[in-house]
Amino acid sequence: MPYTCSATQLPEVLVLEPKVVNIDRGFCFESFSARDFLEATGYHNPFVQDLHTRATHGVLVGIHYQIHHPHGKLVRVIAGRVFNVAVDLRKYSPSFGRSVGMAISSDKGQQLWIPPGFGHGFVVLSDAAEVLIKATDYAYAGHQRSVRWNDADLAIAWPAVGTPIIAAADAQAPCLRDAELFMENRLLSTQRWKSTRQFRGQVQVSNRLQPRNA
Ligand SMILES: Cc1cn([C@H]2C[C@H](O)[C@@H](COP(=O)(O)OP(=O)(O)O[C@H]3O[C@@H](C)C(=O)[C@@H](O)[C@H]3O)O2)c(=O)[nH]c1=O
Repeated sequence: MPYTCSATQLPEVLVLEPKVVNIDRGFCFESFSARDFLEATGYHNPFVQDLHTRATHGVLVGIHYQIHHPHGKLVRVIAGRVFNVAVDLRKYSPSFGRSVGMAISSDKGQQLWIPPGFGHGFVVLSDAAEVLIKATDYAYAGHQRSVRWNDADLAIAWPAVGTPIIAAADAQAPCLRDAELFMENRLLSTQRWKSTRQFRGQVQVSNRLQPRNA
């Protein structure tokens, strides 16, 4: 069951919406399909780790990224409502420093695809929320980095949540201009995930990121 796929203002950051089937005992949907993900993004099942995180209202996390082991992340919310932000941290990118934010709720099954080279943050809008993240690399403590969530250069329009609850490491994170960022050669290893005709010949896509309905 293919996702509905739409690009955001940052065209590599995609919103994927699976078809939810309502049945008499509840609902059912394919929350991940390697075939449909390949068709939507051009990446052939790059994921190696799932992260399940729970947080209460006002918890603000990020902007997180991993230097040397850049993550792509497929983010979904399985309980509550969460405002997610993706920030382009590729120094060489035309959209470097630009961000896109989007509230996701558990009810529609929406997922946000944030490719490697972007940072990710979120704030919890509901009383509590649970977020599931499929990641394209493992977490390496020594490589984890954060850019300051309220950096004026990023000018992220966070929704109001009162006083946000922020980990000390995130509160003290460097601003974009002082942060260690992605240089082109550090992302080259991610090319290995790109696929042309690898999915048992069933799906053929271009080797460029290409939203289905772009
Ligand atoms: C990220 C991560 C954390 N942990 C553990 C380490 C620590 O004790 C605890 C909390 O870790 P953190 O403080 O990094 O959790 P958190 O501040 O929620 O960080 C997360 O932020 C969001 C935006 C992401 O995208 C995630 O990848 C991750 O960076 O969970 C793992 O075991 N595996 C993991 O992959």
